[in-house]
Amino acid sequence: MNELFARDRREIAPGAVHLPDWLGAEAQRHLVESCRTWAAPPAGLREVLLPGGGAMTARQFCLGWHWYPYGYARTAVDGDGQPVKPMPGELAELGRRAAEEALGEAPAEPYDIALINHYGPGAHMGMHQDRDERSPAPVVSLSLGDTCVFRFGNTETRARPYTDIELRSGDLFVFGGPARYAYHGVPRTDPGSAPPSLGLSGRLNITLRVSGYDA
Ligand SMILES: O=C(O)CCC(=O)C(=O)O
Ligand SMILES: [Fe+2]
Repeated sequence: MNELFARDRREIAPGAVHLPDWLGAEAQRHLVESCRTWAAPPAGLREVLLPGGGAMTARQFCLGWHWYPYGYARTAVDGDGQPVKPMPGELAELGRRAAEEALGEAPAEPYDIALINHYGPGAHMGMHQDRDERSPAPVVSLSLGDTCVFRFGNTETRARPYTDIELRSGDLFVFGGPARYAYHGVPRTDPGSAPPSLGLSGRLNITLRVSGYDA
């Protein structure tokens, strides 16, 4: 890669690790292709309406369990009402391997949720905690396409202290342990910065989670 400085593995906070370039070009292309299939109806890509009346600027779909503000269901209760597609075995395995490589240990329960967000130009995500899962297993985050600024904060407030890092296509970020319930968000993306060979416009983020719910 044409880099002046190598991007090294970095612990952002205890339990929160950034592994740059974790997915190779071929693995990224394969995931983008798969996402195109998974994003189709039923229970496909949708606009997420928030209880306050607004809408999320990133569009989203889910696999395994359907997330809505604020809980999980087996059907797209805030979409077309159809059953959510099953969690693909390859994503469950990717989550397990990511947690193991980032934190040295994979959770006992399988990764059974994938939440996939697409960020077009101007899309962002406000500071929030991922806390609708019953399991405290680490959250695994994979980035594809446009580069973004990812803001990783603290467990107490949406405000400082936080650390801004750049997540690029292929990067892995895992947060578990003492960082599992830290506030985080995406203040901005850099439209047009995706690797041209990926054939993706915008940014895709895949988070893999353990529900802790009975099948
Ligand atoms: O897009 C990202 O990098 C973060 C997504 C996120 O925080 C979420 O889906 O809960
Ligand atoms: Fe999140």
